[in-house]
Order: sequence, then C-alpha cells, then structure tokens
Amino acid sequence: MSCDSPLIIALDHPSLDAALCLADRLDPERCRVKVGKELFTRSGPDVLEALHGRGFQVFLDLKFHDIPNTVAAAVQAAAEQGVWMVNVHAGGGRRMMEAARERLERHGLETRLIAVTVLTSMTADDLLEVGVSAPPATHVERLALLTRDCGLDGVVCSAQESARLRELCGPEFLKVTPGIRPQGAAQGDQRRVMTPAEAMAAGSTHLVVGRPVTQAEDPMAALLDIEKELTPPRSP
Ligand SMILES: O=c1ccn([C@@H]2O[C@H](COP(=O)(O)O)[C@@H](O)[C@H]2O)c(=O)[nH]1
Repeated sequence: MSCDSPLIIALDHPSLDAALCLADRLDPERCRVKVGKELFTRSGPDVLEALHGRGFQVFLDLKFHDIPNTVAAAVQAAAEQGVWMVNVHAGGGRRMMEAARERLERHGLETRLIAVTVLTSMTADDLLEVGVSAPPATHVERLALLTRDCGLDGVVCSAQESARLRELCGPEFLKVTPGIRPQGAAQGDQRRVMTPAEAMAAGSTHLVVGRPVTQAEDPMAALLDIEKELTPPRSP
C-alpha cells in the first residue's frame, strides 16, 4: 500500500505482540512504520512479514555500520524482505555507502537507502568527545554531501538541519528527521528537536515519531493531534 503522509511511527516496543497491538490501530494509508534495533532483535524478520501483511511500508532502522562487504550484504538482505527503506551510518564512509547502493542496483532492488548523519541525541559536546570539533550542523552538511555523492536517496538528520540540506542537496533528497517533539512533549534523550509543524516548514520530507505517540496515555489521540498540526487550515 502506498502512503502520502510524511509520518513514520517508530514501533520501539519490546515484543512483536506489543508492536502489532499499536500497528493494528494505525492506518497504513496515513503513516509508515519504523522497526528499530530493539524490536528487530527480539522478533526478527517475523515483524516485517506481519507489518507487510497489514499493508504497511516499513523503514528498517538498523543503521548498518561495518566494512563495505558486510554492509552491502545486510542492505541486500533487508531489501529482499521487501522493506521500503533501510539505512546505514554515513560515518562508514564512501566505499561502504557506494557498496550498499551498488548492491541494491545490481539486484534491481528498489528499497530506499539513506544514511544517518549525526544522531539527533548528540550535541556539539558529544561530537567533541568523539573527536569531531565541527558543530553538529556543519558535520551533518559534510556527511549529507558525501551521502548524496555516493548516490543514496537521502539522510537521517535533525529537522534543525533540514532547511540547509534542502538548499545544499535539493528538495528531492530525503531528509528523514527523528527528534520530533510536539509542543510540551518530553524531550527525553533527544537534543536537536523540533515540533512537527516546524520540521515540515523547514523542509523535512519525513518525520519519525516514537515516544510522543507510543508512550502517550492515548496513542491514537496523540497521533491525531500531530496530524492536525500538519494539516493546513482550509481557506473559507
Ligand atoms: O538520529 C537518529 C536516528 C534514529 N533515531 C530513531 O528514531 C526514533 C525516535 O524516537 P523518539 O521516541 O521519538 O525519540 C527512535 O527509534 C530512534 O532510534 C533517532 O531518534 N535519532
């Protein structure tokens, strides 16, 4: 099933049952879903089959980061399971990203391939501690340009960087942005955050939303509020 919405709901649940319990309340025409490390490690590919069976387009967010041959094989394995999108870490470098992209092309696999730039939980101080003295926005730009050069479809970045990346890499280059926090929502471990409306205005192409929906007392009401925030008011 195809979906026009920019929303990707992160199914960060500890079991297949818990993830499907939420998925069964979502409409695959109104959002995509994301399967990350916890859920995939616990449930394996079964979760992908279950979500595909319900008509969802799935972003498999395993952020592969390894030598080129290993990452290319992992990306191929993900794509062969029919996921809509898969990702690697841009920090794995040019040869790694090119190997992954070439592997998909060679096998005629149409899964979108994107690269994580700087995690949305990271600040300038965090980067400094791992040897990156550039501010997050500068490092994101550098990694996004490299990602585009390697022929990938886009990046994971924070919405705070979307406007600049739209200028640098063009509107078609995907800007998938976690760290989305509706007004008043708990920030948790995220650091570079924006509200849903701000993120769309800044040029994000997709918004990844986890806890503000999954941990809400009423997840469907929380999701509806976000959808309303994203729907432009109709002119009289
Ligand atoms: O830079 C990144 C890359 C991935 N994520 C993932 O997105 C969701 C965000 O969840 P929230 O609960 O809305 O914070 C989560 O699955 C992360 O693994 C990210 O946050 N930042």
